[in-house]
Amino acid sequence: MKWTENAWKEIEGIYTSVTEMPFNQELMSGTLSLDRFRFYMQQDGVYLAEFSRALALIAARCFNHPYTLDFIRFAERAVVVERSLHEGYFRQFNVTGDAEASPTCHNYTQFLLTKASLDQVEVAMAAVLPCFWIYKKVGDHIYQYQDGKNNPYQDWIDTYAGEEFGLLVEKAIEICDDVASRCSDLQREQMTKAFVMASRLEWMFWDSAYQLEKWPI
Ligand SMILES: Cc1ncc(C[n+]2csc(CCO)c2C)c(N)n1
Repeated sequence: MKWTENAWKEIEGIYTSVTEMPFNQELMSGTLSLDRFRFYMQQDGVYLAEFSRALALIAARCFNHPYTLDFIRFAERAVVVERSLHEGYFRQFNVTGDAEASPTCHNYTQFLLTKASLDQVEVAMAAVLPCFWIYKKVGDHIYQYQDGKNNPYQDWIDTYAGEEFGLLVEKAIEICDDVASRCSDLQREQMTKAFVMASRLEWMFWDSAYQLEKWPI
């Protein structure tokens, strides 16, 4: 069995819970409050700045030149394409930049940067995979079940349900399977652990936006 098939089984419950959480249900129906979406967008801006650095670090640490180029493309997309989605919404909903990271956003980005800089590169690749894969699945899920009428969040949905993003996700999955096939059982276990932790943090990221999470002190 491929590593990614096994890894997905481990997070099946988390993924189902992600699709059922109020943030995504309301995003799908278009009823999500602007406050919550604004909070999400602002935190996602902070997230993307750090996430692209993690991807660039992985690119630099790859042993294989095609993979270096793939991760450079992923990092570029995180900055350029996602930024344009953000900028559109920032203008439309009067979101201002320069937010301070929320506790969950801080937790997630620091986890990814630590994995990308200190762990074996294969483990770092597994840690960033949920960001691609869960977003694709959630995008497709919402696209399939929404009624598609006047949803203010349609651009967000179309970005992640789109074909271009799908190809990127397939590539990220393929790379993880290839590197995992040359790892020891112990290394594969570490990859799975990182994949599961990042998936929990994805869940928490949406939840923290719904709760408009604040630092307790
Ligand atoms: C918390 C959070 N997780 C994942 C994504 C989705 N995403 C952001 S950059 C990128 C890869 C681009 O190469 C993907 C899939 C997001 N926006 N916010």
